[in-house]
Amino acid sequence: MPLNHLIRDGDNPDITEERQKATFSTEELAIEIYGEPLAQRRREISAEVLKRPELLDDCPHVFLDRTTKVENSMKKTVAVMEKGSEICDFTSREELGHLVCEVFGDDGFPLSIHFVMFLPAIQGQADDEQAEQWIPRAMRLEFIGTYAQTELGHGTNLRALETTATYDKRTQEFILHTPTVSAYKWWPGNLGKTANYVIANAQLYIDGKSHGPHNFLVQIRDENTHQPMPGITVGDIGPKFGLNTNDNGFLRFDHVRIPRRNMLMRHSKVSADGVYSPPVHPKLSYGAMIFVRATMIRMLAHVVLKAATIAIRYSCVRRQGEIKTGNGEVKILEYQTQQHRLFTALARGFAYRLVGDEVKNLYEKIAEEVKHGNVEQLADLHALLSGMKSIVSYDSGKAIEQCRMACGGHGYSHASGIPEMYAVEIAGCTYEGENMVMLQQQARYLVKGIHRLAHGEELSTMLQYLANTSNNKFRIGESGVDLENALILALEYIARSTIERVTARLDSLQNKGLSAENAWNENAVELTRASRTHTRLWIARCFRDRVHRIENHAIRSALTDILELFLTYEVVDMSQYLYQGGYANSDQVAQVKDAMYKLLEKIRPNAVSYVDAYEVSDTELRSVLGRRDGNVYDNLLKWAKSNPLNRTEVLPAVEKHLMPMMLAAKSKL
Ligand SMILES: Cc1cc2nc3c(=O)[nH]c(=O)nc-3n(C[C@H](O)[C@H](O)[C@H](O)COP(=O)(O)OP(=O)(O)OC[C@H]3O[C@@H](n4cnc5c(N)ncnc54)[C@H](O)[C@@H]3O)c2cc1C
Repeated sequence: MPLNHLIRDGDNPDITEERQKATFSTEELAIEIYGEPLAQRRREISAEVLKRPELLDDCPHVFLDRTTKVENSMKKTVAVMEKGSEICDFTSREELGHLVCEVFGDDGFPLSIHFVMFLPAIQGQADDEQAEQWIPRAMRLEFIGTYAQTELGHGTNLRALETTATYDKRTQEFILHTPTVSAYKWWPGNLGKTANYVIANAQLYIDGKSHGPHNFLVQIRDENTHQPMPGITVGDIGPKFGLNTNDNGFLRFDHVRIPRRNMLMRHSKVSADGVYSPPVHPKLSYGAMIFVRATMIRMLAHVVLKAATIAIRYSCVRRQGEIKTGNGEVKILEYQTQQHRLFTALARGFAYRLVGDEVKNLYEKIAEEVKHGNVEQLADLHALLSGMKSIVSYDSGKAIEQCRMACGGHGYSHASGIPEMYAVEIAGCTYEGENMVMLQQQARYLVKGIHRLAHGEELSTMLQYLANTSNNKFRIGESGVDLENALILALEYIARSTIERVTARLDSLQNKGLSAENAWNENAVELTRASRTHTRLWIARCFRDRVHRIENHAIRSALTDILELFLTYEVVDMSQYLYQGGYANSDQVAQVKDAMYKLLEKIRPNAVSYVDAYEVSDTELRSVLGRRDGNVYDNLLKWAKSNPLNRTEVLPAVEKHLMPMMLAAKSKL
C-alpha cells in the first residue's frame, strides 16, 4: 500500500512513480501540520466547494479585466455568506480561512480588510461599550469596514500624517479633515468601491494642541445607497503589480463631523469636556498592526508552499535534456541545481509555516497578558514580529521567484499561477510596516540588549545567547557535536558577532562626537543585517524545537531532513559572517555545503510527497503546471484555447487595423 494518499488512476505515470516512492505517510504529515480534525475538515471543505458552481470561477480569473474580477469576487462573497455556514464553521478562523482560499485564491476579496484589520482594530482598541455597539453589527456584515492609515504623502512616518481630527467641545464632535492633496488617504484595501466605514488614523487636536495620531471610526458611504457621505471623496487608486481584485482606494475628508464616541477609546480617551488621557503603554495602540504581523507569517509561508507544490510537481513531469548522453531525457528534478532551488524553497516554506504557528501562539499568550495590564513582554514581541515580518516576506519572495524560474518559460505564464502568487506575496515587504523600517526597529532592541549586557543587566530569554561568549569556534565535525547543534551554534555566533560589531561602531562614532541619529544612519545597513541574522537564528531555533517535539517517528525523521537542509542552507547563505573573528575556516564551510548536497539527494525521492502532504487542492492552487494529476500539456493547451483572445478566429481589431494596412501595402505593388 503506497504511503502517498494522492495516487489516482489516469494520472501522469511520471508523477505516480514519484508518489510510489514515499517513505512516510502523507496523511500523517498533513496531520502533523494541521492537526487531525482540521486536516480532515480542510478536505471536506475542498470537496464541498467543488460541488457548488456559485463558488467556482467560470474561467481562469487571470483572463478577466479588473471590473469583472471585482464583480466576480463580490458575487462569490454573497454566495459564501449565504451558504458558507453549511460548508464550514464560521467561528473557526482556520476553517473560514481555508474556505476563503478555495473560493477567492490570493488576489483579494471584498471582506479581506474588514476581517483582517478593521475588526481586530475595533476588538483591540475600542472600549467595552464601543465594542458592544460596533462588533456585532460588523460581524453580521451590516456594513463593511477598512483601515485607513497611509496617506499619499506619508506611510512609514506616522507622526507626519496630515489628516486632522479636531475636537469641538461645543458639539462634542471630532471634525475629520484632509488639509492638502498629500493628506489624501491612499492604499487602504477595499476602500475604493466596497467599504462604507473606515477606521481613519488622524492627528488629534484639542484646543489647538496636537496629541499625535489616533483612530476614529468614520462612516464614508450611506448604508442604504452606498453613495459617499457629505464631505467624503472616495475612489479606487487603479491597477497595481498584484492584488487587482482588491479595490485599494483614496479618501478625502472635508470637515466631516463624527460623534466624540467614534474615537476608539480603549487606550487613549477624550472626555466630553475635552480632557485627553494617553495610553498606559505607548505601544498598546499598535495592537492591530501586531496582530496582522503575527498572522501574516503563516499566510506568507502558505504562498511559498503553494509555489513549491507547483514547481516540484511540474519538475517531475517535465523532461528536458540528458544527464548521461544516450540514457534519455530526464525529469528536470534530477538536476542538482533544480533540487537546490526547489528543496530550499520547500524547507523555508515548512520552517515558516511551523514557526508561524508558534508566533501566533506567542502573540495570543502575550495579548491575553496585555489585556490584564501586563505589558512586560510586549517589547520582545514587537521586536520579534518586526524582524519576522521582514525576513519571512523577503525570503519568501525570493523562494517563490526561484520556483517560478525553475519552471522555465511556462513559469512566466499565468497558467503556472506563480506570477500572481509572487505579486501578492511580495507586497508583504511593504504593507504592515515597510521592511527596512521594521528591521531597524528590531535593531534598536538588539543594540539595547548589548548595552544592557554591558551593564550587567539580565536579558530576556530571546537574547540570552548574546552572553554566550564561549561559543567562539565552529564545532562541525567534532565528536559528540551533531550537525544540528553545530549549525545552531554557528547561527548564534553569526547573530551575536554581527550585533556586537555594529553596536561597537555605533558607540565609537558617538564617543567621537557624532549625534546618535547620525551614527545610526551611518550604520543603518549593518543594523538591518544584524536584525536579519538575529531573526534567522530565532526561526532556526524555533523550527528545530518544533521538529524535536514530533512524536510520530517517521514524520519526525521526514521533517528532520527538511530541518537540516534549512539549517545548512541558512549557514551557507550567511557563511561570510562565519569568517569574522576566525570562527570557521573554509574547510568547515565546505563541510556544511557537502552536508547540504547530501540532503538534497536524500529528500529527492520524497519531494512530491512533501508537497502533497501540505494538501493544497487544485481549486485553490489555480495552476495548470501544479495539477495533482500531472497532466500538464493537454491542460495547458485547453487553458490557452479558452483565452478570450481566441474566441474569434480573426480578431475584430486585426480586421479593423492590420488587415487594411497589409492589403493597402499589397495593392501598392
Ligand atoms: C498591497 C498594499 C496594501 C496596502 N494596504 C493598506 C491598508 O489597508 N491600509 C493602509 O493604511 N495602508 C495600506 N498600504 C500602505 C502601506 O502600509 C505603505 O505603503 C507602507 O507603510 C509604506 O509607506 P509608503 O508607501 O509611504 O513608503 P515610504 O514611507 O515613502 O517609504 C519609501 C521607501 O523609503 C525608505 N524609507 C522610508 N522611511 C525610512 C526609514 N525611516 N529608514 C530607512 N528607509 C526608509 C524605504 O526603503 C521605503 O521602501 C498598503 C500598501 C500595499 C502595497
